[in-house]
Amino acid sequence: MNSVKHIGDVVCAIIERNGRILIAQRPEGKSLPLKWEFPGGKVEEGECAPEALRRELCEELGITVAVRHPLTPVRYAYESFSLRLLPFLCEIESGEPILHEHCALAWVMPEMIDSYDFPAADIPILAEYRLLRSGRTA
Ligand SMILES: Nc1nc2c([nH]c(=O)n2[C@H]2C[C@H](O)[C@@H](COP(=O)(O)OP(=O)(O)OP(=O)(O)O)O2)c(=O)[nH]1
Repeated sequence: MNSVKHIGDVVCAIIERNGRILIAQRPEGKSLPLKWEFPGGKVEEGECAPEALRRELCEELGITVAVRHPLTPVRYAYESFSLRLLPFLCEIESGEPILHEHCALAWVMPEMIDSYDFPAADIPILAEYRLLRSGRTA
């Protein structure tokens, strides 16, 4: 039997500003080192997903966000753990992102996002985001 540890729900934010999306690079010492991700983190007990996302973005980047549209949750099993990733479109309400926990931040053009090395769990999210955008610009 495959008994990888399930880490539960992880929330992540797709933040757009001036036509670009904010992505962050994971530090070397944590899981999925140096992968680029949408900022966020684990939902703690007693929290709802938007609440967890606002807390994580405040801790990680020093910003407050309005949590808007949810995208489709993704379940994924890596070799050593599994998770459910809950993405949300968000908007910065206040603050300018600063590095607290990541090793780099980048504001990228949506059409460039596929050139960054994202964790496998994010691949369906990138695809859904691409579809949403194409609907917006059609
Ligand atoms: N934030 C975020 N995490 C992601 C994404 N894709 C993906 O597989 N993950 C994984 C990486 C981590 O293993 C897990 C999030 O856990 P974490 O360790 O970064 O979160 P945390 O800040 O709550 O953790 P901790 O250091 O307090 O334990 O989800 C993504 O797009 N964004």
